[in-house]
Amino acid sequence: MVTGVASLGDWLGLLATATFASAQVSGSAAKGLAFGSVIAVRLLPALVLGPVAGVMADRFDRRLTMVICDLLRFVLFASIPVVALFSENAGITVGWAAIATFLIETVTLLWIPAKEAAVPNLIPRSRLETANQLTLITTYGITPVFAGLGIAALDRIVRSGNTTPPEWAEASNLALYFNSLSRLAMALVVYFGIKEISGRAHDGKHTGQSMLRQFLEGWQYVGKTPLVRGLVFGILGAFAGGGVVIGTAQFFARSLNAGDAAFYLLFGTLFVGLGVGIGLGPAVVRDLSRRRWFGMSIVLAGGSVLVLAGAIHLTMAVFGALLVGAGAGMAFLSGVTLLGGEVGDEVRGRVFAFVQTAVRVVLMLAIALSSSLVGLGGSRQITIADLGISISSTRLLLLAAGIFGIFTGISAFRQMDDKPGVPVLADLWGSIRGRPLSPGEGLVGRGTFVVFEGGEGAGKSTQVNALAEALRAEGREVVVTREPGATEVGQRIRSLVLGKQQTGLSPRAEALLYAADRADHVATVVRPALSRGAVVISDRYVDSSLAYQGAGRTLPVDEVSWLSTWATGGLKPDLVVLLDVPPDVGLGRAARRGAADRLESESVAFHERVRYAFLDLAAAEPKRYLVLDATRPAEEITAAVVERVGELIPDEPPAHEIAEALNTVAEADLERRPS
Ligand SMILES: Nc1ncnc2c1ncn2[C@@H]1O[C@H](COP(=O)(O)OP(=O)(O)O)[C@@H](O)[C@H]1O
Ligand SMILES: Cc1cn([C@H]2C[C@H](O)[C@@H](COP(=O)(O)OP(=O)(O)O)O2)c(=O)[nH]c1=O
Repeated sequence: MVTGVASLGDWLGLLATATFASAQVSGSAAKGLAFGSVIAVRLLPALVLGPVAGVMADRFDRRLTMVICDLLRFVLFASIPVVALFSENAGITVGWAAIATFLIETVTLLWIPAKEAAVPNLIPRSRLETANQLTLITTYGITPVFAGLGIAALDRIVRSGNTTPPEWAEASNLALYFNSLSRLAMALVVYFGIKEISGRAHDGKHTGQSMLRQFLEGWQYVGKTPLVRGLVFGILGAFAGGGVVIGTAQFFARSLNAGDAAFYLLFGTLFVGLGVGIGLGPAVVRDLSRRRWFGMSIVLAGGSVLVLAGAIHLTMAVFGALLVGAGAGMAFLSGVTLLGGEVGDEVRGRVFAFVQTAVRVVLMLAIALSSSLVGLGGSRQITIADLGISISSTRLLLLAAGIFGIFTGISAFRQMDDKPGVPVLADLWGSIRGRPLSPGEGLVGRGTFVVFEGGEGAGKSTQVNALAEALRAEGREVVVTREPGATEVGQRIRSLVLGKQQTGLSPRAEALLYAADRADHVATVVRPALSRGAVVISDRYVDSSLAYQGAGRTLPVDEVSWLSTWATGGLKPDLVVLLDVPPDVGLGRAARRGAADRLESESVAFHERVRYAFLDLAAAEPKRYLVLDATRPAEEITAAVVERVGELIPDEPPAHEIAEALNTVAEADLERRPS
């Protein structure tokens, strides 16, 4: 929350200082130059200090670094409007704004790596994408929107009276005061609230190394690791494109014959898009390879800049800006997450410092250059002979940026593609629809599929047989089956995975063998029976793989799940009966039955993990599960199962009952009809 407020302050500050400067001069070229040069000044320190900052963050107490930096920024931000208030000379005002901006940027550069290095240590790895989503949304998605709205609102309030506002209450001044105070708040919270950041600053490893040495090490790492290189290249490309869009937005709005309001609208939309991309992107593309997603997002952003370049009215431009934002947001999220996951702890601090610095340099350079360029050529129009189409330099610049973006995206994609040979669009489409990539096979007929799951000796075989007996007594067709080993191939697989003589089978090979057994089982036994309308009762199914291979062998559960979905063509049971039993009870029962197989002889901890994995699966989808305490007497369990299955199976009334029912309906219909 505090970072959110503080970054809102940052964006207000950037917008305000730049607008402030361009308001001090008149003329399109001069305005462009002023806007551009303030922003350019902000980036100079990055070139000088950036390399040092990452290394410093590894050496000094991170909490104190952050606090001191924020206190400095508190003073500096406030100084800009205060100086303006007391000086009569516009030159001094603009000059101090530039100097203060320079100093603020310097301090920020020291602050960022300290923060970036501290945060991952407070967050578990597996939540990294989600954590990045949250940080990025507050930093780049929501707060700039509030910043834009904030400036507009402040402006409105200040101008609402008929009198001209006092100088200190100008909108951009108020924004700077706000910014200053948000920094003070940040300093206080970090100092008093997050003490644990301090402790992680030193691991004593680098103290003997020179700073230059440490810096070069980080730089070499980026250059030598293809994935990291591709990522950095792509992120920088995306930001260059974004920078051009921001830098030209003011002039672009004018070329649409729309005023300053349109500028803020476009600017706001861009950031809304950023938020949308970061917030919803992962949910849309689901399991798509993050490496591919990264490249595709950049291409999307680049393509959308082309839409902007060709926009003939504001609606089209707003749409383009939204897509530019979404593409850039998704690229940023996937890029940062990939970096976090692929870069080792050792170098992570410096790599992040490198990326942050480079991003700032590229972004601001693009903004500064494009706004100056467009400012110079802004009023010029190139008219293509006889066609009556006029092209402003803004649009040409956008066109170039778009093409550059697409190029960057494609080349990043090529460099880091982890699925060469898989068609891109089919892959994307398959991921959006949800895996498997091959269409799920439809079911004909309306049989009922009941699965029993549970640990060893839970009583699954006992209950499977009892249920089958009860249903057969009602005259239903029942197929009793099991995994592994229901088919001929399955039998051979079963002896491979469960045979005691089979030692050292790797977890992935084991998972694949169970999946192969399942694929054969579903295709040759389960589906045919279901399409006949039979009740199929299976002793174990997909959940066993999730529990034993996933939780037990600690393979990634979503990957095991995907494997099973692929093997079964997406066939899910109508009901899963989970017989829950403490491992010692179940294993005790199984031991009485005879020699233990490969899995039964696993440790108790293994079986504990399996048990809780089953319970978690059931808790996630309570409607599909019936969880029963398997230490209860077998008859009680059977009764509960039979009752639940009874509710599930469609009553299949004999043919003569159907005929009677139809007659009744027909008669009722006749009676109601007026004669
Ligand atoms: N509810 C129960 N209470 C006590 N013993 C049971 C119960 N259900 C089954 N058993 C016994 O436990 C042993 C293992 O049962 P079984 O149905 O083969 O389990 P699973 O197929 O889950 O390994 C068998 O000897 C069986 O008679
Ligand atoms: C179906 C399946 C079973 N298994 C394991 C669980 C069991 O230990 C074993 C199958 O045993 P099972 O046939 O259920 O024997 P029991 O009657 O002893 O319960 O295979 C997996 O690890 N993954 C799977 O996908």
